[in-house]
Amino acid sequence: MSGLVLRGVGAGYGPMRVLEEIDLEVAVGERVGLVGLNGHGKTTLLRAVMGMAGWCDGERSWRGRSIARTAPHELARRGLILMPQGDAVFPGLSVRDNLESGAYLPAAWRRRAARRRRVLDLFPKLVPHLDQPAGTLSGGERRMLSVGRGLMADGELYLVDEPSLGLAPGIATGLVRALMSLELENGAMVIAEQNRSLLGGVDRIVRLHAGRIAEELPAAAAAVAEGR
Ligand SMILES: Nc1ncnc2c1ncn2[C@@H]1O[C@H](COP(=O)(O)OP(=O)(O)OP(=O)(O)O)[C@@H](O)[C@H]1O
Repeated sequence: MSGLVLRGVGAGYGPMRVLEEIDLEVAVGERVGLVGLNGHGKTTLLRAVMGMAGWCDGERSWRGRSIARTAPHELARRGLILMPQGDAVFPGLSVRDNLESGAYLPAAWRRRAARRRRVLDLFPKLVPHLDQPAGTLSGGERRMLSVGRGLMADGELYLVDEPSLGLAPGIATGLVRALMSLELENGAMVIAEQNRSLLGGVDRIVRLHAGRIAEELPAAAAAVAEGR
């Protein structure tokens, strides 16, 4: 089944064009790694899928329905989840409440206990901290919480932006491994990551260069091409 389809997508901010003529398909069930140097447009591409770049044009669809003119909050309702760079957590709320805030749609809210168990299976380090304010967590734990909060939504398409950024290598590896082990069911995942060696679990790697897709590589390229 067709999943995410981008055809001739361009995007930018004000007068600046960042992405040009992006053609990309991500099938249902597929996990795609998005690599490229700083500033070459990875974040902008994830935002463009959600209609959250400054502007974007071209055709975008998810599971056969156009999403080009759909508001970001409506896309979130349809299960398109953007997990932004950094730590999207509420520091004054407990870890438990942060997780629950991710289950903001009625269906996810009804199943929040089961969803929380699933997230805590992926990130068991959060369990002892459930009643603690998120602001007291370490950097690695905050990132786990931020990603875990994204997973509390009833997601189908997960757009994950540089989950390893700023984390110690061992922690980053564990976090990305958890994302790779997530059951996608009817969904898909695009994971932007500068550190290609972390992307061993993806199905395919797409490299962005200067706002264009420079090459598509099999996942095996992850292990050998670090730092390119
Ligand atoms: N909100 C914004 N307003 C104006 N320019 C922006 C904005 N966000 C990004 N840019 C610019 O767009 C270009 C692409 O940035 P983008 O964040 O998409 O790259 P990236 O590959 O994700 O890099 P990084 O890993 O640093 O986030 C850069 O030149 C950046 O300065």
